[in-house]
Amino acid sequence: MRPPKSRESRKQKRLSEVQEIELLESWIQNGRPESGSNPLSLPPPPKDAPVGRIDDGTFSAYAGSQRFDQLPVSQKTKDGLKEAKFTKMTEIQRASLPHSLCGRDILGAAKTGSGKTLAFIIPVIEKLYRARWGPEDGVGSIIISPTRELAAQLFDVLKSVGKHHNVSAGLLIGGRKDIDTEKEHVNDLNILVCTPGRLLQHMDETPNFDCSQLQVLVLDEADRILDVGFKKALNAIVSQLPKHRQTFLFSATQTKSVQDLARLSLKDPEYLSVHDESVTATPNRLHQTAIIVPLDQKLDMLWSFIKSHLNSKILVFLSTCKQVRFVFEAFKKLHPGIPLKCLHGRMKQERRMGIYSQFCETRSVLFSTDVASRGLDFNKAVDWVVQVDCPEDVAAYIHRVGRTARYLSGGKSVLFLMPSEMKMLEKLQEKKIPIQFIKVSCVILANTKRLQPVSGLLAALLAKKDDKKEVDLRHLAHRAFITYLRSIHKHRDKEVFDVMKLPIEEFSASLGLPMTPKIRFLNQKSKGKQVSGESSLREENYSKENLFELPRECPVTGKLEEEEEEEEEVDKDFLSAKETAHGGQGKSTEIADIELGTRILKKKKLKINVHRPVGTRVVFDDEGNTLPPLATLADRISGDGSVQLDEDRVSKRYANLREELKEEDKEDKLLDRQRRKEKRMKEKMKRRRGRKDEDDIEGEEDLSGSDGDRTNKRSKKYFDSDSDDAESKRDKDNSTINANSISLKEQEELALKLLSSMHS
Ligand SMILES: Nc1ncnc2c1ncn2[C@@H]1O[C@H](COP(=O)(O)OP(=O)(O)OP(=O)(O)O)[C@@H](O)[C@H]1O
Repeated sequence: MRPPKSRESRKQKRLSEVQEIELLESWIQNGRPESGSNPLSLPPPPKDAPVGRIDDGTFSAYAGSQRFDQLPVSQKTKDGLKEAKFTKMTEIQRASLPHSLCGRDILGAAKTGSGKTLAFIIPVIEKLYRARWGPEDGVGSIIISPTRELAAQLFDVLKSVGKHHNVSAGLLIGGRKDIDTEKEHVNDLNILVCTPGRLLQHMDETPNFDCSQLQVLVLDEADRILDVGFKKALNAIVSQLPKHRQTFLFSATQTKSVQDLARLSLKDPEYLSVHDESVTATPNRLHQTAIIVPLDQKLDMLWSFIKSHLNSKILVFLSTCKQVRFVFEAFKKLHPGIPLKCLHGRMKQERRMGIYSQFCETRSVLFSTDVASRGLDFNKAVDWVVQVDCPEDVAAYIHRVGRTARYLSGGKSVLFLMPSEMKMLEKLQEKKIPIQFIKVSCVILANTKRLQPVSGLLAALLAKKDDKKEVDLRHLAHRAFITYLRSIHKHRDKEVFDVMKLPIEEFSASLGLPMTPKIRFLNQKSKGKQVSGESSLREENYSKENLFELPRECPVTGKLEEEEEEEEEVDKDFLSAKETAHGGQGKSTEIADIELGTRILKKKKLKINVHRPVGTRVVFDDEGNTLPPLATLADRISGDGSVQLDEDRVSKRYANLREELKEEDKEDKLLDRQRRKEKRMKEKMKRRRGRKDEDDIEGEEDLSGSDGDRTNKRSKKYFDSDSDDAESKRDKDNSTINANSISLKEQEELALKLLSSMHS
């Protein structure tokens, strides 16, 4: 917005703005649609009917209108929309805008690519405009997106539609280096477009960050943000926002959970699901197919597909970032004849944005994790969405295929299903997804008409001597192999995802690996089950000692393998949430080790806590195995597991621990007394001042909060943070120590019990 030239013109502008706002307010109040009604069912106004205030002093109806210029929105917004070539509204816009403009909360659901973004961007801009919000008023609106790329895209739409307005807006997403600069400016921004993590970071770290005047909160991809993966962050965010605000939730797969809505304090939201009656849950112009592809033929099929669609723009979904990297690097070396790109959450943000923009502009193949599955609107239409790995559920499928066939354009998708995943096809069909099951045909392999095996070429690539400067393909293949199997293993939906049904050796060979990598994972339940195919999975008994082996370092990255695995988990922006929700990674999962040679220790398990009480150190025996803490009390542990205790050592240890506890107890009491004293003092001061100062109250809350933390930390001190098992055992251990009166014999029995349980 250009600054006005003179004081007079500024005044003039202000006056006309005030008049416009008054008119808009009256128009909106006058034509409010009935709460609970769907404006789509209203007849459209006659073509040449007057818009706005009519001569007789009434206003034109805006519920039911079909064009943006028939809505009670400011001229600046209308200009922005016109310049961006938005004239006719889509169904979700027609249904929701009349409600949202008059201040109601919205739960909006519509198919992918149907224009939900404008359905919330317009009322956000208008609300602040009508409130005459200016830079000095602080944060007036927050738009939250689950991914950085989507946030950036929403920000672009906001900039283009709101370009004539005088509000300030900022994009706050992770992975950017300029957080300090951001902190300096964030308090001057009126509209924040952000990811949950970055917003929370500002809430926690930016001095005077203030959202107390927030007018509108928007959750795009709401079901995803309300998912368990973002639960903590979102709760923390919402707790810092005023309850009196307008809230919009939009998604193609909307939540209807009352709990979710309660979390956000929605007030009688308008539920506008415009495609509920539609025969299909996906865009009508989307042609969807599924084919059976055994695991070991997926890359052959993908390669053949790419080779026969060299003039298309193709988006390929794989489960993990290591797969994405491997397939991208390997195929790149094989020069398919079309530019290849990859996108995943482990990439640096700048590169991620670069790749995203490049893919918008050029015909190419983009290999991606689910980080690109939601909301992204790749500028020039994507021709094909290829799901090499099965989506985790129906919603994930809908969002993935929704990257093509957007707005009025058409698109095609193909889903590779392994024979063991056929149940997914039923699930999709049950949810109104018109997916056609086909045999590999000319539809998929248009020109070549036959599969071009690629595993031989990959094997040759992997066999090449490592060049230090080049990517270590063998290592990538190895990681791709393991992370894929683990992702299958972690799925709760065993009807579809069953790792025990996979041809492991063939899969390994298909990646070009000379030998089946040795992995460790899996579920005790699977013990004794036959893995289909000539699997080399050798199940070993779960033994505690395995957990204490040193991690192996990756020759390429120099990172511990387990470190890389942990990073991999971080990468899965999308999967992790649901996995956790389904108990995939939870403590309850019965994870044992199938161990195939490379025995890797979870890095966490090796962390040495220097504050650990005496006697709880991890002790290594002569062979480098570690012993559980109580074993240090034993004289000897014989091969059959029977233990002989050194009585002196046992009683000395318990005496020490008793002493320590007493000391800690004294400290606790002292601190508690001190805290109460401080509290009393504060209350006294407050009474004296004769008023309750809010800051004081906060201070007290802080005080008690930090006290709670202190207690937590203190109690943690007793536990071995390395493992939950160890934690609960040590917990028992401590409770035993507290019982001062037990005899040496009892102590001995207890110690023996603990030892044998640790070794079993
Ligand atoms: N009224 C309109 N007129 C013309 N084009 C529009 C209109 N509304 C939206 N579009 C275009 O339609 C495309 C999809 O819009 P948008 O990204 O908002 O879809 P969406 O419903 O949010 O999809 P998703 O569920 O995948 O997030 C965009 O390219 C956008 O510019």
